[in-house]
Amino acid sequence: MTAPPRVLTVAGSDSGGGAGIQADLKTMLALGTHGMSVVTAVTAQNSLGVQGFWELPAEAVRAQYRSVVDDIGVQAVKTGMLASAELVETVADLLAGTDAPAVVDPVGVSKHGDSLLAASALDSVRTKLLPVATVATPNLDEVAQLTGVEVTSEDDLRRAAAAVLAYGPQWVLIKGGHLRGDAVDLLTDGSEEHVLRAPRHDNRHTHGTGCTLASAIAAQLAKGQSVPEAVAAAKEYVTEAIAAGFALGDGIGPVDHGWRFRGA
Ligand SMILES: Nc1ncnc2c1ncn2[C@@H]1O[C@H](COP(=O)(O)OP(=O)(O)OP(=O)(O)O)[C@@H](O)[C@H]1O
Ligand SMILES: Cc1ncc(CO)c(N)n1
Repeated sequence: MTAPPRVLTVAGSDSGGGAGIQADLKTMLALGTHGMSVVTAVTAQNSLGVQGFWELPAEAVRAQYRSVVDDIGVQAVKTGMLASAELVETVADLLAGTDAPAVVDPVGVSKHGDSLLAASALDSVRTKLLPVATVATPNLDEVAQLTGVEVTSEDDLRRAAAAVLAYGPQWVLIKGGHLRGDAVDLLTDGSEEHVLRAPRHDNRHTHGTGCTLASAIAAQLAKGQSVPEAVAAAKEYVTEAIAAGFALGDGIGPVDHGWRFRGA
């Protein structure tokens, strides 16, 4: 039996199973890859919000990463919640020494508005993490936090992309999920531009959309696709996962990572 492509997520645990490490591993399985994880923080989280989180020591993050990369090897890496400046810098150093594409989701705030990144870490994201990204995938709040550019309509997406690219990622995917109308994202490397448009699903159960999209991109890159191909396939996957999102608990339920496995 040949081994499937190997993908690593470096992210926080979501006890509720909809976002973070849990979303990443489910997505990686659904897209036919072998998912592996480096846990950076543990959140107590559910459909109502984030009740608390505890960050792991940098040494524990480094040790998990080395265990995976030095023996098993990775064909793509995805990063999510990194919590602090120290972890952002630790992970940026590890990525710089790894010969695999890196999808950086610069997670700042959860869907409920709970902060998952210290304000003191923003500068490290700008100057250390973004420069080693193959693709950075900020949402509109993260774009505003990192660059000061406020996106209020589709017309602003290009300006936002240029501001993020100035920090050095090869590609940026600006996620317009928080706008009204179609769910429109803009992918660019500064010369090519791809607009990804999907119908907006009127479903409040959207917990984990960003994590799912970024890990789907990483899975597709591990399978050998180009960045534009990987992003297009990932957008299709997340759009269907959102359409199939379901209620759990009393708040915002998760997207359905397993939509492809459900019977008709
Ligand atoms: N209601 C929706 N219908 C269809 N697509 C959506 C909807 N909401 C978001 N998307 C798409 O989902 C993807 C993730 O975008 P979003 O802006 O929600 O990420 P995020 O805010 O980082 O998510 P998270 O809540 O996990 O932090 C994008 O491709 C976006 O266009
Ligand atoms: C652990 C974790 N990572 C990322 C997100 C995205 O909002 C979340 N809610 N929780």
